[in-house]
Amino acid sequence: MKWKKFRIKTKTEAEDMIISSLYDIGLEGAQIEDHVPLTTLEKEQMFVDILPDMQEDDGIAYLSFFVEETEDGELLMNGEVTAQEDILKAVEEELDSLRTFMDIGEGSIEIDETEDIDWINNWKQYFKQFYVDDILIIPSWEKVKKEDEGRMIIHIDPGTAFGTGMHETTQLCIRQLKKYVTKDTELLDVGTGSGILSIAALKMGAKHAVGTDLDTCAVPAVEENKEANDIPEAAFDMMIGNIIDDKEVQDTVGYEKYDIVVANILADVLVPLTPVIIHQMKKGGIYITSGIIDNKEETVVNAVKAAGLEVLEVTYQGEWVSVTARKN
Ligand SMILES: C[S@@+](CC[C@H](N)C(=O)[O-])C[C@H]1O[C@@H](n2cnc3c(N)ncnc32)[C@H](O)[C@@H]1O
Repeated sequence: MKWKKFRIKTKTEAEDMIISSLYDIGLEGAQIEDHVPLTTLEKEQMFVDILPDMQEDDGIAYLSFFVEETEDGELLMNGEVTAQEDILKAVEEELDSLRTFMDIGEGSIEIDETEDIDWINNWKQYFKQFYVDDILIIPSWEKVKKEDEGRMIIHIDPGTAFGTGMHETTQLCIRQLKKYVTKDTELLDVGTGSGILSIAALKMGAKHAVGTDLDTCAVPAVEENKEANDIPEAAFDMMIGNIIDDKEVQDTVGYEKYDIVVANILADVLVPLTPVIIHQMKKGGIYITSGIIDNKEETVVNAVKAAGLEVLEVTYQGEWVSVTARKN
């Protein structure tokens, strides 16, 4: 498969926001370049994992994003043939709206070479079965070994959505869910991706889950993973939209309804999400967040406290943080 590569010249501190904005318009898998060297594994996991914050350097950063190219040299964006100038215009519009509230540096876009790689499926060779404590997480194309039969097993194919379970932040959330899920749990999973956290909670005994995501790729991924895990159709509902500022999504998700809200999203999203999501939670409800790189711990803890929640626990894995709080 061929991919046209584009490079954006920006600043280190704007990387996460640009990646997230590119994601919003369907340009997934953006990569940070010219940075502290990454391991091959880290590079390959970029497609499915959160980009780790890198050490500070000269402040200049380069981001690459890829657009699929057909045999006839046409570009496909969100599955539709799109002129190169329209892709550039869409990206420039995103960069302009970021410019209104942050310094993104030069923000110039250059068109690079076409690469012939199976970018979409490349990561699969690095996704192998593994355990989160006693839970087995296994790609849906791998077989369960005899000795694992009987334990909790989560079958996952994230497709082009996020969430193999390999990322530290997902594992932090799974461990917190294990502490708080009961048979009566009504769960809201903001940024559900592959649906892994809802599926884990349902397997732990939760009554019902609602997942939301901005990324439409989450819909087929959730459907497939529900089926692979024998989750009854009605036990896990999914909706696309931004709960932060879309009243219709908030109304559909419902108010004062959830025993647990889990959100494994970058700190920059958790900050505006938190004061909104408290209205979806029942009194006594638990808020489990992750996606927080260690230097953003205080930012999220402060946002959680400012929203009136009581911080119960902060847990860590590698350079990632999870904050768990309660609505009293
Ligand atoms: C780090 S992934 C987490 C996926 C999965 N829950 C997991 O733990 O592995 C974050 C997800 O949040 C979604 N996302 C980002 N901002 C969002 C928002 N405002 N509302 C809903 N989903 C959002 C992204 O599309 C992505 O699927």
